[in-house]
Amino acid sequence: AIAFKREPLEESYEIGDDIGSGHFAVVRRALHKKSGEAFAAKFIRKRRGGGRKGAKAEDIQREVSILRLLDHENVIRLYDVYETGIEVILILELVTGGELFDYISEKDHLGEEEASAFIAQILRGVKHLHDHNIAHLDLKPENIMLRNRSTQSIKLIDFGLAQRIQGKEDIRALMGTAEFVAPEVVSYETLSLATDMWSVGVITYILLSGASPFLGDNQQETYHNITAINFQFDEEYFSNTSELAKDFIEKLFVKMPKKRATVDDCLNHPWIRPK
Ligand SMILES: Cc1ccc2c(c1)c1c3c(c(C)cc1n2CCCN)C(=O)NC3=O
Repeated sequence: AIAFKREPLEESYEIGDDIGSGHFAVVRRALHKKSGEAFAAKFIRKRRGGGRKGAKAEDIQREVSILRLLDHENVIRLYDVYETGIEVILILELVTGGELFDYISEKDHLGEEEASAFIAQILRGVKHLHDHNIAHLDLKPENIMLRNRSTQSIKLIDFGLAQRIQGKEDIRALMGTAEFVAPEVVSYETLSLATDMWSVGVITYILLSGASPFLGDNQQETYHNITAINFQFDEEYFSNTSELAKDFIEKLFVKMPKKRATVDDCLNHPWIRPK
């Protein structure tokens, strides 16, 4: 196991206001006293005794070891890790541009140029993960943050569900968020790097239309739409979307994970290739 700093966090950082929360975690702004630099501090509650609240030590170790492995401009950086009796605190790179989710909501949907530029950034981040045999398994607009408002540079965050895909062990049933998960998640089959690629398809569809391709009136209906690959390019939203963009999405909404486009296929797709 990796040892985490036991000295009091408050000696080195001034903890600021809450900026968000995830499963068993709260994220707060943190100011490094010596350098004056701002960070994001993710406080993860440790599971105590036989309780159910809090994250298991092995899950926290996994998230830390995965983050320590990664080093890419489109992936959030981990700088330090502290530990107290009740929680583990990750000192992470702070991104101030907000969630891609909010950016889309404000604009309803994006033009193809802008959508393609965002997807290219997301693909470069995902390629870094996949080149290290890491699957994020929870890719969705809330976990894609803008570095800052001006550029379209993004950072993938929240590796709480990420897994090393080493082939032998069978990873199943890590439930991400219903409308973004691939058929193999819904039907409890082996997850892989291809599971992330399905989610990239969902994100692309949403960026271009503002609509969610498989979302039903309830979770059951959403799951059925996913396993039945029941989606269409509504003329209402896609009337002036290029065939190339639709082809890009169709190559990701493929049921068989092995037949789905890989991150390299996507980076070489004409809709993405540098114009
Ligand atoms: C300015 C701002 C606002 C909200 C933030 C963040 C930053 C943020 C950050 C991170 C995480 C895991 C969650 C975060 N959240 C929570 C919402 C993310 N879905 C992170 O790792 N760095 C951040 O800046």
